[in-house]
Amino acid sequence: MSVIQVQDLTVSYGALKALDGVDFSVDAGELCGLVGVNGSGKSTLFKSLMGLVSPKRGSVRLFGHDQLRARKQGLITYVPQAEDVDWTFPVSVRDVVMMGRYGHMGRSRRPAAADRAAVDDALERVALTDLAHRQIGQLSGGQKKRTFVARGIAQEAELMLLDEPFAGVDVTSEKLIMNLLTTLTTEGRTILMSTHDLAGVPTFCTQAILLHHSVLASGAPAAVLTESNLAQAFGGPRQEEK
Ligand SMILES: Nc1ncnc2c1ncn2[C@@H]1O[C@H](COP(=O)(O)OP(=O)(O)OP(=O)(O)O)[C@@H](O)[C@H]1O
Repeated sequence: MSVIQVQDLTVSYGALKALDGVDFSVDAGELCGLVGVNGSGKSTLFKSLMGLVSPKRGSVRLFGHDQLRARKQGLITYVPQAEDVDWTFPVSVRDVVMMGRYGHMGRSRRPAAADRAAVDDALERVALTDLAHRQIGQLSGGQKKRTFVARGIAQEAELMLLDEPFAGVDVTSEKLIMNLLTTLTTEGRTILMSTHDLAGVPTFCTQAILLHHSVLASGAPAAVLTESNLAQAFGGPRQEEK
């Protein structure tokens, strides 16, 4: 069974079709790179997978469930683009990572020893133990991303959706995040991440999806990121503008 199964997904903002008949699937344990020009619909796809935007047509199944059920079961975590987060919110790094444990707590939302241990472990894995008590607005771009990755680790999410995890990130954080994502997939988790780092995709990813409102190609990175596919995705005018 595929972890992500998307069929004929079509999303419009008014007259603009951001996604148009998107079809693809991602299997368990894949580290899948989502590639496409600015405005090709990558963020809209993530929001659709999370059920945050309503499709005009088509379906999304995550672990065979609809999005709401998959989210309620704590199977998915989403690391949004930095501009989609309110960084002035008065919460610490540790508070954000603890949010990943809410699904494991009772109604009281009072952390048990196991929750605190999971948070400690997640903070250590992203090397943020020393900054655990810092307010989230006072972090570098890379540290912010690492905080959200840690939330997903603490949650024990089986599927991680990362919208441009390397945007505005220093080299040290980029290396740390990339190695961590690779390790997480070897532990059986599935990752879909959008990236503008075309050169990195064949090195780190086991699957690539080339998006331009619809899926131009999906599969092994070397087969997807061919010169002619890239020219189609990045070179020409938008299909509806031709
Ligand atoms: N809330 C919205 N209302 C109207 N149009 C939107 C909205 N969000 C996105 N769009 C438009 O939908 C299209 C797809 O946008 P989206 O943000 O999904 O692309 P993207 O591939 O993530 O871009 P980037 O790489 O720049 O982040 C763009 O033309 C964008 O302007």
